Amino acid sequence: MLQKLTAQEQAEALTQLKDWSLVDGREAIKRTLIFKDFNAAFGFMTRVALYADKHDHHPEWFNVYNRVEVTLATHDVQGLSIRDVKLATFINEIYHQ
Ligand SMILES: C[C@H](O)[C@H](O)[C@H]1CNC2=NC(N)=NC(=O)C2=N1
Repeated sequence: MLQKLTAQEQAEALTQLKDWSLVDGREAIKRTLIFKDFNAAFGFMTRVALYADKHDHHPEWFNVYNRVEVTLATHDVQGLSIRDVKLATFINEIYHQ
């Protein structure tokens, strides 16, 4: 059963997630990523999309040209879960690759 992270777990997770921050007024985390051009941004989004489809956990995101703004939350628990931490970790790992 997917569990909602406690406030303590959220704080601990954020210390491990470089460049991610809590969304004001919402149990969600966000990060903005900048790429050299749209091609690189969309290639990144494609990799994240394949991960999301495989893990059944999808980002909320916005893209304009070389910028991708990502927000993560687990709708099924109305908050943050381990799936958000894992997806944010994946995103940090592939960014700059
Ligand atoms: C039916 C499907 O498994 C669920 O709707 C999944 C899909 N992707 C999801 N993505 C996110 N971010 N949160 C969810 O709760 C979620 N639930």
